[in-house]
Amino acid sequence: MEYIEQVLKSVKSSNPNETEFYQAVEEVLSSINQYLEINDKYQKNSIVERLVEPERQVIFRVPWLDDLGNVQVNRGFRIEFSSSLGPFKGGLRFHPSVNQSVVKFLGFEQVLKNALTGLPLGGGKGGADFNPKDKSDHEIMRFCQSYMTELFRHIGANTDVPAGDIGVGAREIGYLFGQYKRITNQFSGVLTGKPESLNGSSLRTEATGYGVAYFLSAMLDAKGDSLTGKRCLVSGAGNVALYLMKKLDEYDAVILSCSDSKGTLYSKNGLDVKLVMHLKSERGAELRDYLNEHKDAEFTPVNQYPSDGHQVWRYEADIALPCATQNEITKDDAKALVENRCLTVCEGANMPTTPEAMKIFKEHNVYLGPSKAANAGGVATSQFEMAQNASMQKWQSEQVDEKLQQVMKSIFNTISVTAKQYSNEHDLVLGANIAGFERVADAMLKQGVV
Ligand SMILES: NC(=O)C1=CN([C@@H]2O[C@H](COP(=O)(O)OP(=O)(O)OC[C@H]3O[C@@H](n4cnc5c(N)ncnc54)[C@H](O)[C@@H]3O)[C@@H](O)[C@H]2O)C=CC1
Ligand SMILES: O=C(O)CCC(=O)C(=O)O
Repeated sequence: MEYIEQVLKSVKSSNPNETEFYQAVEEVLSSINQYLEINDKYQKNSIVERLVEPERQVIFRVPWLDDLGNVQVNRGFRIEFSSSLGPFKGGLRFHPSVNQSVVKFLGFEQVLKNALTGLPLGGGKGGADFNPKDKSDHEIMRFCQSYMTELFRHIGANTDVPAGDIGVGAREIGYLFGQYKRITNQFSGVLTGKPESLNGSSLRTEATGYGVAYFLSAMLDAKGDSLTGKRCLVSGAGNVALYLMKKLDEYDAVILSCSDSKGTLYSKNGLDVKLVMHLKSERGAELRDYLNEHKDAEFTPVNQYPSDGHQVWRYEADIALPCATQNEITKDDAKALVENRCLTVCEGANMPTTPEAMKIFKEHNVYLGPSKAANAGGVATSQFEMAQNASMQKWQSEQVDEKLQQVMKSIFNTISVTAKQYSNEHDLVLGANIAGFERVADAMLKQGVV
């Protein structure tokens, strides 16, 4: 352990106050520690020390004009973490909470996630502390244009290929793409998650949520079980949560909840997923409006959440699916889930479980599908978009869906085989960390000291 402790100490001192980044690194390094002891070539070549240091970090000013003609200024980021396996690849997040630590944790996780897909993808992440909520369409467009006016010089179809994340969907990607094309005179695959009319892939919008459902289905299948009739708690009501709910509904699971920054919607009889999707797609509509049509449901506003945690995790269920944001499952949430015998968790959001909650899950042998494996369907489908763009082809949605299912099954198989080899096949967290690390580390070794 001494070696890993030294590396962690150095990560902490060279990245002061970056708590999320440190959390992500600590979680991975503690779980691959024994593996590193058996395979000393990684230590001899300082692979871990290199892996935790991004290849390049760009931080830039994003000035833009609001609708009243006032100049606004935000901070933009693009952290190009690792290109060992392919071009840097990962989403952009527009949210007021975005800072260097958040982007770095997301970038670090992305490197290992992309490695697990088995596809030729490096890892990176970016974003801005811009709040898209309450902004007009024109303000969003002007912000995206200003953001790309700096970002364009750092990205390219074979260099770095951003996509969406929280607050960035097809609309924003469309504006970013338009500005990139205008500056560079190139209609290329420099971004993924593009609207289909701009050469986006079919099913990229649905892919992350569908992928989580396919992964969860593989997890249950391995235990001789299935999703039919399973009571599921979902958090979030954005891109990942909505398409996950849609697919779970097709699998005949019962979706008890979803949530957003205003509160939690719950129905003990199961939510009408079509209505939730409809409300979320309508401008101005809120989750609370669901109660107008279904009196048996309840809505708990955010300020009535328990002090350490979220209402969404306090209901009885079989499976918990966090799909909102990082560290949304606290220690008290984990205790409540375990007390309610909710012993399967599958992570749609990136790093949604706090270290304290993770410890409780481990102690109670909770079957946990880690985000870097379970939510990899989005980035895998982004790679399918890159392949379609590079070959000037358009794949049918059935073909994309089949490939997505294959990749999710293959990720599950890879990490459960790895988990079995180094611990037990139930420990998917360990399996994902070792399998992801091994693929990146071996590619790094072959490239010399770079
Ligand atoms: N969009 C994608 O393809 C992928 C997204 N993810 C992850 O999934 C999670 C959700 O992302 P998307 O659905 O794309 O974003 P989104 O912007 O479409 O939806 C985010 C949802 O989470 C809620 N939320 C966000 N921050 C919150 C906070 N601090 N407290 C409470 N609720 C909050 C929002 O109200 C919204 O319902 C994030 O962790 C993201 O990194 C992971 C893989 C791919
Ligand atoms: O599609 C992509 O390139 C990135 C998706 C993403 O940001 C993620 O997997 O967290």
